[in-house]
Amino acid sequence: MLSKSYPKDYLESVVALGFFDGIHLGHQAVLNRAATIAAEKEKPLRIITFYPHPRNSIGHNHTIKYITTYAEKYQCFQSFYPGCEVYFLRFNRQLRHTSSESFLDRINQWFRPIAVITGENFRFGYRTQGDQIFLQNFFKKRGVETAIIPSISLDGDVLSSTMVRQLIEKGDIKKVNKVLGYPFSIRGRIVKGKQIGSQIGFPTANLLPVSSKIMPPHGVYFGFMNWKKGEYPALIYIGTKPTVSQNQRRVVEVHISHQICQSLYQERITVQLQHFWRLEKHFLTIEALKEQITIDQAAFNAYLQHTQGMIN
Ligand SMILES: Cc1cc2nc3c(=O)[nH]c(=O)nc-3n(C[C@H](O)[C@H](O)[C@H](O)COP(=O)(O)O)c2cc1C
Ligand SMILES: Nc1ncnc2c1ncn2[C@@H]1O[C@H](COP(=O)(O)OP(=O)(O)OP(=O)(O)O)[C@@H](O)[C@H]1O
Repeated sequence: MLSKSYPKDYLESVVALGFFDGIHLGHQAVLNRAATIAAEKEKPLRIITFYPHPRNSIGHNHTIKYITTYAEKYQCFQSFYPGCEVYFLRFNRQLRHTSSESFLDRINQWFRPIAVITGENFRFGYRTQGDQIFLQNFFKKRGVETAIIPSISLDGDVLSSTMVRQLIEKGDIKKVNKVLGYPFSIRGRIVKGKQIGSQIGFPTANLLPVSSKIMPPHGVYFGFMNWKKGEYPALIYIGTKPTVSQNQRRVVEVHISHQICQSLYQERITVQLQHFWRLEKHFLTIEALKEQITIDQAAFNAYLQHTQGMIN
């Protein structure tokens, strides 16, 4: 169930709180604990998150790009915790100016938690003054259980959405996927390209990512494409196609060695990035571009053989 506000029923629930952009391994530690308690107590799991990101709301002049768009985040919650309820609280001026006490009061009244789960670094309320001690005291007085999950780290650094964004911008896909615990993905609908791909022997399915989504550096990646229930090895290009286009619009292009490529127009697909291969180049001729893509394809085939060899 997806809701923008609060439940209309008065059922007791188990509540997990946070923004959860990317749903990295630290977030999953919080959510796993919440899901376990919900199952034990036979109560619904309610994930409470916000929109937009608090740092993208009024009064802030920089924009944070999302690792997971709202739709992707919702899908991810549902695939990890089927049947969970997801609430997007609007982070507006009013919420920004809500004191820590009033914020928790609302959570308590609206969601009727019997248990509240957050990470130890979760902060809330006006000027983020509310911390774990405050949260634990507040709920203890009301007979509500709390579970505060210690921060998960990797190589001495605490995992965070900020860390994942920095890694994506650097193109360190391997580490991004390690921190997420699943491959960084882009979801979208296939649009028509210029049909040059078919002429040079590399037809592609083209997807226009939303501008609020964070993207790795323009270039070529190895990975997979998911469509319906199928998963297909995919040679992926992200960029503005400087060789053939003056347009600055960024596209994600997927080349798969399979007939279905032609029948994907208007379909919704997910592209999973596994490995960064090379940066985008501006070629002087389409022939030079074709030669390079042929090399990319050979490298991708070798990569697939190598990774399959490691699995078998
Ligand atoms: C593996 C691969 C690598 C690519 N690398 C580049 C590149 O470095 N520079 C570039 O301008 N376009 C690159 N492209 C994009 C092509 O220009 C594009 O696929 C081609 O023009 C077909 O576009 P269309 O689908 O609109 O017909 C690449 C495409 C693929 C599939
Ligand atoms: N490394 C971590 N280990 C355990 N819990 C975490 C970790 N990071 C975040 N959490 C918890 O997960 C929930 C969602 O985290 P939230 O999205 O608010 O923070 P974040 O991942 O640190 O992002 P940002 O970098 O934008 O601050 C919160 O309850 C938070 O305390």
